[in-house]
Amino acid sequence: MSSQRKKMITRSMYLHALKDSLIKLNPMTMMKNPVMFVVEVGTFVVLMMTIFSGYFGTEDSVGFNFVVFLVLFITILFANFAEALAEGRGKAQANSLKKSKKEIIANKVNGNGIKVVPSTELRKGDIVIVSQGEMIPGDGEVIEGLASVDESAITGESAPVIKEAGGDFSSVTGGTRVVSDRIKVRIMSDPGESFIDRMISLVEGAKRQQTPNEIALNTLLTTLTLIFLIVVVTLAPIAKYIGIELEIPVLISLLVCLIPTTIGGLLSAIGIAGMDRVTQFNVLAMSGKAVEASGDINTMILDKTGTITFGNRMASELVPVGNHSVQTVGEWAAISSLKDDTPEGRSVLELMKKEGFTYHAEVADGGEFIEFKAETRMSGIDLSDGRLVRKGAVDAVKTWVTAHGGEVPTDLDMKSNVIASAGGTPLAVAIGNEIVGLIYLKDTVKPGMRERFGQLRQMGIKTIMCTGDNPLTAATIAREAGVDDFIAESKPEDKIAVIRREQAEGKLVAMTGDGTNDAPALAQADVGLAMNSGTVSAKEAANMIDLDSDPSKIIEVVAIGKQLLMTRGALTTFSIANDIAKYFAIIPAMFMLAIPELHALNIMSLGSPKSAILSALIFNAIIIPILIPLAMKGVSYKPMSANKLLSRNLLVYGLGGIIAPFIGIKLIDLVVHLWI
Ligand SMILES: Nc1ncnc2c1ncn2[C@@H]1O[C@H](COP(=O)(O)OP(=O)(O)OP(=O)(O)O)[C@@H](O)[C@H]1O
Ligand SMILES: [K+]
Ligand SMILES: [Mg+2]
Repeated sequence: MSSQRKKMITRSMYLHALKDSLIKLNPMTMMKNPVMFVVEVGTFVVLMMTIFSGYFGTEDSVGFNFVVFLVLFITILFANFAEALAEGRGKAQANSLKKSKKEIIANKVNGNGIKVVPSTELRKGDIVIVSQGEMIPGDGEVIEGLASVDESAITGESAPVIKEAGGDFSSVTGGTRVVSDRIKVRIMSDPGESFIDRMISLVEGAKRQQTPNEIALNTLLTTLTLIFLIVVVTLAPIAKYIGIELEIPVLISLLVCLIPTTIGGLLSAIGIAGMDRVTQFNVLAMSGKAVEASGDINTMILDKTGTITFGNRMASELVPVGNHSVQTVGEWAAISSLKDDTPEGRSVLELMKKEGFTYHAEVADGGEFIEFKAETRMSGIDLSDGRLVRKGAVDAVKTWVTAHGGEVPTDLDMKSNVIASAGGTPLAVAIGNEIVGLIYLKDTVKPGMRERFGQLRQMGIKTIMCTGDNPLTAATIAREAGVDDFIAESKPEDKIAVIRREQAEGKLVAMTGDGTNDAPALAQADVGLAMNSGTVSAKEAANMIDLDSDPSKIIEVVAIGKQLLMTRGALTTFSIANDIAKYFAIIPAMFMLAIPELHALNIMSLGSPKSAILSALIFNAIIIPILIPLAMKGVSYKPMSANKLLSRNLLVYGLGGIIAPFIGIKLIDLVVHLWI
């Protein structure tokens, strides 16, 4: 975890927030928040009645009205301050990102030569060469070579990461630095659309839109506000009819106390802070909707290699089948891997070197290389003499050999099962229509997986491992890691099919992935978390990117999402419960103001009707800043069932919301009454 991102709120953030809360007073801005807009209109009316008291005939209450105006005005400022403070951290982070986004000099491949150009001139498709010590001039994919890259500018993590051509670790980000070796990079983004650009606009909240949940809640709050507006407006003529004269500032005070100002003032801060918590966790969420969706996830799809296992599947042994020799397996395993740029392919050649195996690389001269594809699950070469060499998933190679008129060696299944039941991946090697042996690809389950999946189960989330690997390997790894279910031999379209199937049952699905073959599924999932180390297409398809490339982090993202939804629910409950309680404080006071004989109504034995009204109004205002820390930090969350959570929250925030105003208003009244 980066320390850079964990910065707390600084003093300058408070000052900025203070300034922003004044700027946000602009009625055009306020209108987006109907509850607080009503308060602003009310504040303006009271101000007018204070200044032009002669015109309104309110000379007698100028002092009281002025105080009402002040409290109302401060209420709006508090709400604006909450939002501005929540936005502050993102803004500060955006500024530091902007600073790191300097002009970079690029070595662009131009025909046979190299042309030095500024990074701003690079376009999608350009090829650049980046050597040790140089900054990578734009987002792209390594197409040649291997280098270690310092990505601290974006991840805050100083340990360099390896980037290499082919496979799932090929994407690089503009603004990061090559610390060793040299790579050829194909640029994948046009100026202004880079990852850092996207990051800036994200943390700045420039693209922040209300989520469907927020819109629904806002509609509810607006409806409540309208209802209370009608109630209060009709109250005046009714009261007048029975001979009670209610002053407009008193009616406005009543209205502001009744409408849900607490949640209205904190709603957007809760949303922004939720997204911010995800960012502090080094996960970039493309939308607030994605964060909320993660709070409601029912099913989680994970791939095996690199997510549940470490993913550096290395060839570790050659196993001959039939009457073939290890030498023959090595020969064809090597030749089929000469141009296989995947980590698996390269590891075959490394094994040859390590074990001192020799092979005839010249056999491959003039041949046509067949790249590894997730669809075929094979790679290899068509030799110039017409012979075909393949290596790949055992079942895929079996089918291929049979289709070419060959037979499957009798000891193949037994030997591949031995590898698979140890959790390894067997690759079959074939020349012509004959299978000569197996390559044993070793991989290990990451530590702590079992506990993490256990936590998910407690949250009520089902985990499904989807892998292109064979059923036996899949079963072994699934058992070791403790996932609920697994699907083996899955092609990219199978991953989508699983997601769609779950979604059709009304479930929300999360998926983590890093490969190009994961991209369609990442796009289909409700929450798609791509690894920053992954391919560009995976990152583009996903709605979240983990800068630390730790797929198991989806668990924390889910917790943050749940916390966001819970915080919003808790504060809404609290706000509405509060308003009900305030009703009992202010209504008796209003009538006592008009008919002093009604002092029996003074159940809270408040000092005077006016001090009662003011105390309720003051309580209504200060509850907003009191709750800002909770809105920003979120209510505490422990994995437990949804029902248990709901009843606990109703008790704490519902009951608490009813009791708090009685105590708060009484205490404030003790002070206010001294002056009034
Ligand atoms: N370079 C390669 N050449 C030939 N076959 C390969 C190569 N790499 C992988 N395979 C085979 O193809 C299968 C699918 O590989 P792939 O990396 O697409 O799996 P996946 O769908 O990403 O699943 P996971 O990452 O969970 O294992 C592997 O299980 C392996 O049998
Ligand atoms: K209120
Ligand atoms: Mg994979």
